[in-house]
Amino acid sequence: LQASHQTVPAPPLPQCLPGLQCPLAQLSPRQRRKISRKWHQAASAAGSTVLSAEPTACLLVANAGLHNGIGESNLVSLGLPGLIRVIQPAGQSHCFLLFHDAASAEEAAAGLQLHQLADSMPAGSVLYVFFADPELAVKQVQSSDPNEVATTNLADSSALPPGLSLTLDAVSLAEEAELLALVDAELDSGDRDVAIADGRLRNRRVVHWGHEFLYGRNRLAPLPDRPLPPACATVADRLTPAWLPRPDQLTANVYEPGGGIAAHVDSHAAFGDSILSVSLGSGCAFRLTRPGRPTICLALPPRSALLLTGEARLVWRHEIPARQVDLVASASSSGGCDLVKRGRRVSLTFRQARQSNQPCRCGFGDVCDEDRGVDGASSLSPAESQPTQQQQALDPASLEREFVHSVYDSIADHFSDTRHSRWPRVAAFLADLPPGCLLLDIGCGNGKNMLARRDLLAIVCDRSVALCTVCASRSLPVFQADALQLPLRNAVFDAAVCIAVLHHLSTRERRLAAIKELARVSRPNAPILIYVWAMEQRRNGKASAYLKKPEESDDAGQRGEQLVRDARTGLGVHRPGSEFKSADMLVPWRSRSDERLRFYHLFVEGELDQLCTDSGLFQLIEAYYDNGNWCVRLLRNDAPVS
Ligand SMILES: O=C(O)CCC(=O)C(=O)O
Ligand SMILES: [Fe+2]
Repeated sequence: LQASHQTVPAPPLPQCLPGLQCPLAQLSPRQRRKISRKWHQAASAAGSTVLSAEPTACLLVANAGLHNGIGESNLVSLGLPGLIRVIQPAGQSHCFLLFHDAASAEEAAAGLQLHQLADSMPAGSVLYVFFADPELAVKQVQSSDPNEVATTNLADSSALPPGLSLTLDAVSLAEEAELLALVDAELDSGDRDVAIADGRLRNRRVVHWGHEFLYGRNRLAPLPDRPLPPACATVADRLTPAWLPRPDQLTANVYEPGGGIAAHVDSHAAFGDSILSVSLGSGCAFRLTRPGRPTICLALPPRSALLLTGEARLVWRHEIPARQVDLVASASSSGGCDLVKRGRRVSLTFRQARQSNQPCRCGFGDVCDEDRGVDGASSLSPAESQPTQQQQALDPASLEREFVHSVYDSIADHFSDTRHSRWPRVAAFLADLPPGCLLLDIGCGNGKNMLARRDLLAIVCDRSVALCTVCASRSLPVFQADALQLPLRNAVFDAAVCIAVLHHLSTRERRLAAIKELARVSRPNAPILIYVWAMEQRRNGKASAYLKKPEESDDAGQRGEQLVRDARTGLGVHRPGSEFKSADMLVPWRSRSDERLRFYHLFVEGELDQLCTDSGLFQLIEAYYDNGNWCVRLLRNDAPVS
């Protein structure tokens, strides 16, 4: 198997660990077991060669990653002498601390090993510290996405969109309080329906003055009785003294914590060439994107004012990622970042209504809606139509990275705890395989399917490193791999299963590519079993187990409401336990403390069989419905994979 380089063997645990006053052998067996488990987890998450048995100037600190909510300032506040850099790989539960020399690292470790960061860590959780290779640690952060770290430092203006500027402390605390009270009074006022609940966007409400912006139609409707409130006009006069015409349209966007706005360019047809957005209450990360240019991620602190003119306004898309916590570059010099929890944010966006005798002539054809007409209303209901003001921001690979891979990596332990029982017909398929058969499980999750038949030569893989770690802890031969690119030779396996995987791929091409990849590594005549989630969760009058799950209590607010859309992707967010209404959805995974959205493509009857048949690589033995899933049993034929 060529996969051997991808397996997850951990380096041997060294006999002495940094910061431990006693040799490892003198710790209690429980402590030794815990340290050993952490060592293996860290080795598999960071790469098995990162850990070092010898002292180095670099520490890997487990349980102190961004994923655990530990920011740079939590670590810097400990006053670690000799610390030069903090490296926090995205979404991981470890970080690296780089020191001047190994002695400083060892000294710092004495304070960190098995200690609890007061207030920042849950009870019972402690830090585990290991030496790491500094060069490999630095490479880790380089391969993660630095754009996700928001910054107010616009010093490197060469990468910034022309026409963008950010003013900090643009309004005083007293003004902020006055403006917030003004917006809240509007939201509370019962006399006029100014607070428009925008059905497409989660946790975002809007109030308009001067002109109402009709979302989905890209049209302004004058509000002659609602000029800009004097307190707002005063702020606008101060911050936009040179605007001509004067800002005559104001939208207050009210975001509950975690809310955002999908990537879009403000309508050229409706609005003039300058936009001013003042942040009140809480800050947020603000992304600017343009194809072929590096993404810019700004931190908009409360009371700051963002001005977008020229290219920054006309061509670059802007977006507020919908999430609870932003990564914000720390003010210190050690290169790390902090986690900043979002609160309720109100933005005041000042714009100019475009005069009909001065149409936009920007010439940026792909983003300008001037010639498309301002009233190009779609016949779809708002929940079904893609808002014209917003455009899809995520390509399929990024969608899967954010809404599948990173979710499984962070929910792995909870997910694994809820996955025990083997589905009877999967178990029956496995029971039929002859002993000694070389079997591949693609997307094995916690490996539950492979535990029953230890007489098979079962090899399991998953895209999620964290789930691979669970399998490794169950002594399953596991490697981390992407179903679209298996690091395996052609025609190796006697049998294969792929359970609940293909529905996480976001285009038909990618689902077909995964099926071809499965065929490529299977030998002719290999039996294959595939399960995917079905759109139809009810069959012959019987509801699936998923539909029968008890309703989650916090859903009450959504009941009877139109489909809720995720602002970032434009995809519908599924109400757990309800029927599926569209093929591509985000489905919440809920734990006591968190909600994560996973992308699903729900298959309709016949779709999976068709996909397999279209590949030309299998003989279809049986297609069936099993408790909310569509399933196929196949035999690999001997056609080569193109
Ligand atoms: O909330 C913000 O700062 C941005 C709002 C926005 O982009 C819009 O209303 O078009
Ligand atoms: Fe906007």
